[in-house]
Amino acid sequence: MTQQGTILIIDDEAQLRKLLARLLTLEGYTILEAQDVRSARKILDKSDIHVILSDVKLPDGNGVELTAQLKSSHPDIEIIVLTAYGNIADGVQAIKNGAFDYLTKGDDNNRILPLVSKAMDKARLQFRVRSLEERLGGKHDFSQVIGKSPRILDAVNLSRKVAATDATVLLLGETGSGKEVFAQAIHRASARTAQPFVAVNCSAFGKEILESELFGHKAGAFTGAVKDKKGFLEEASNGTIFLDEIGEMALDLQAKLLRVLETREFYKVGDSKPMKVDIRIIAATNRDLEKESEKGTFRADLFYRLCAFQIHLPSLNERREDVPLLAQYFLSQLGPKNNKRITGMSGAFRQALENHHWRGNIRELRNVIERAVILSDGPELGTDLLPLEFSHPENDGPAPLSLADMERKHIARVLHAVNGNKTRAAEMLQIGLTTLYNKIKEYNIR
Ligand SMILES: Nc1ncnc2c1ncn2[C@@H]1O[C@H](COP(=O)(O)OP(=O)(O)OP(=O)(O)O)[C@@H](O)[C@H]1O
Repeated sequence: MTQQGTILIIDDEAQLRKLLARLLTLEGYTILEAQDVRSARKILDKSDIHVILSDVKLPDGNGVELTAQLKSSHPDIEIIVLTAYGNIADGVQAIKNGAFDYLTKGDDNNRILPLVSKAMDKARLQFRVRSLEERLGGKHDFSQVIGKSPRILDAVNLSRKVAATDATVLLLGETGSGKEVFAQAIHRASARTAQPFVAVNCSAFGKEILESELFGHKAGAFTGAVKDKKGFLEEASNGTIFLDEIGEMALDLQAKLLRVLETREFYKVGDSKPMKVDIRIIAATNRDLEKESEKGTFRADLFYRLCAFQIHLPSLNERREDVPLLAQYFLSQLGPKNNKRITGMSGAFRQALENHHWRGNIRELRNVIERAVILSDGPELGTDLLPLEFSHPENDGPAPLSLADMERKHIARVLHAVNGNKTRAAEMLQIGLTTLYNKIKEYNIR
């Protein structure tokens, strides 16, 4: 298989096959040829094919029917059907049967090449996703970190290196930039892979609750503590604990966490004996902990412990070249998940994604694609399926807005006004910090 992928051309007209083969070979694809369904099946048994170009009328079958059969036996292969001039009905039926699209014999190269390239992108992503799912049972590892930009590749390289050690890691990046994906990938690439990975969002709990969730408690430690309870640290024993939003942790809890980092020991709430735990710690934040430790809002000693190995995850705005790749990746996942047969995105849709300022990073992109997939009626995603702010970038879109839109925009403005300080934003909004975090997640606000 070459870098570009492998295409099988099924046509009984040798001359047409040769013509297409020559054209596509020049583009760097590997071409295999079959003159009928029987020989095509033989090739499919032996080779990894990404895209098939198939004639409708074949000596021993029909390309439109073959499409339906192949989409159930080889769902990751994308099929383009070659219809006779003027026979749109065949093309339409082929798409209904799961074809990526159809070409009319006689179409020029300007139509053939972009279409084949789109089908190839889609098929290759599907192959990649499938092989990962098979290998990992759906879990994250580095091959599931989509992106080719130098910045993301740097982050992956660093993470791979540190994964082999037991070092504490601090992941830095904006919300939705993939900190949890990286934490999981580091765990999976480490010697602890068969042991638990426990993720804790430190902002999701009030201070007392976080302490007992993290360290566990003894029966009778406080009202309602009827039984001994294991904490997340104990649950993650021999594995990895991922402490997300560590900047939100209260100062006295930070002191207790520092003790874990230094001695691998902690006290359950209400216990006088320390517990030992063998654990790897990965922490993450979207805040500037160095600044906060200078101001005294984050413990400097804990910061120095954590920052020994920092990995900065680029925001999506810093790696715009990855936007189309990620969009295509989500489309190939979310189309089937939502029972939609969507073959691609219009050029304008793609452009709008590339121009957008992504405050919620990859999470926002994923949600934009999912929304578009759910709303779409046709085979291609167009700009009409994009949310309002795409046409009104500065959040000043005219009415009508739903109540949810208003809430989202208001929260985003307040956050902007306080430079992203969530504690202050929650105060201004007069809501709890946890509620604010839930809303930020729900609305993809950064
Ligand atoms: N490189 C990537 N390739 C593919 N999907 C990704 C990648 N990075 C993140 N995602 C997806 O984006 C979403 C957000 O990722 P994740 O939860 O890891 O971000 P985060 O930085 O931990 O966010 P938060 O700070 O809000 O906790 C998830 O759906 C995740 O699967």
